[in-house]
Amino acid sequence: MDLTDLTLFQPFFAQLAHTTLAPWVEPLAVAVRERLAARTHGDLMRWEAALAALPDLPPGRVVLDQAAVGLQSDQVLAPAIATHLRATLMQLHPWRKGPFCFHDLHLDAEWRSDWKWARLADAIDSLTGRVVLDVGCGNGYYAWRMRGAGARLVMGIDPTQLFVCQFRAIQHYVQCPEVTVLPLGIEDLPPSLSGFDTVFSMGVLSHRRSPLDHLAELRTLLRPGGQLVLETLALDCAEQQVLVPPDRYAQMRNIWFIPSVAALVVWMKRLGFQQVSVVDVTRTTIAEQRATDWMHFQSLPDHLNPADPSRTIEGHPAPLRAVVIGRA
Ligand SMILES: Nc1ncnc2c1ncn2[C@@H]1O[C@H](C[S@+](CC[C@H]([NH3+])C(=O)[O-])CC(=O)[O-])[C@@H](O)[C@H]1O
Repeated sequence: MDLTDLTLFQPFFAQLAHTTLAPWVEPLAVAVRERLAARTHGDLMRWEAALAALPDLPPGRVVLDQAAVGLQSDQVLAPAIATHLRATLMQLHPWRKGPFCFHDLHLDAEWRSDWKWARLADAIDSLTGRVVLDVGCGNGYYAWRMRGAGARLVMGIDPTQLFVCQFRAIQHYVQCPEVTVLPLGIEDLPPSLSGFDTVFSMGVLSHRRSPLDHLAELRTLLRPGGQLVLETLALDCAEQQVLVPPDRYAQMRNIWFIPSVAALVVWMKRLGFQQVSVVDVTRTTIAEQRATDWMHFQSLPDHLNPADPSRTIEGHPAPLRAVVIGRA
């Protein structure tokens, strides 16, 4: 499988061509081509070799509406196939988002991403029949859940090519042309792109150096009346406050702005979102984010102060995440 081969994305583009977003099919294809021409990761060929080596599996039920996305059945995979599948998927380590399942092989990722989905799924506009954009979608775990919740089409974008390869591994077995992950950052999208029914930005805002511009960009991507689902690191305080960590935050180098929930609401209203509401505020626990067999690196338990887990090891408030929705 060659990620730079645009025919990989054609089945999705063919579906998009039947929507009001049809005028952007060609500009999106050009954006993917230009992004991949400009930079491919040094490990891309190794990841592509892993994708090419994925074993055939017995048929199963495609499951997109339960915690573990993938192929389900009562079958126990033959030991040789299970070993081969595990080793091949491990070539795409670290698996940060999940869980996924391949018959009886369970891929337990660093994050219990299903928990976040459960916190927001019933609070947002129904996705049935909607054309959805997921900005910074990672390996596409949520894109599958959005399709499982009835979305007509889901376009994820993420510039991290490993995550795009992880998506292709799942797509290899799920075979659903209505869902894709394009190897793009938000800055690579055609400037006039607009018309999505729902746009998700989850875990991205605090990585942006210009968070208000990020919110404004998200608004232009929506059709009038479309819904933004914003999930981000936040501070638990009633006043408008913003933490700009002087250095790392929970060991992450690229955290710029962590607003209070109150500040987030004001930012969204100032940028013209209507019916802004906070649907969830939850502290991230070490049960939700932790190292597993599929993610061997350090994780949240290593990034909290052992003497006071309400603080990061740098002394900041420990991670708390808010989900805020609003309409364009
Ligand atoms: N310029 C960019 N444009 C778009 N995406 C970007 C950019 N730069 C980095 N990313 C991507 O943004 C994602 C942030 S993670 C959230 C994943 C998922 N949404 C989740 O909610 O679990 C953070 C977290 O785990 O909280 C990564 O996949 C990056 O590659």
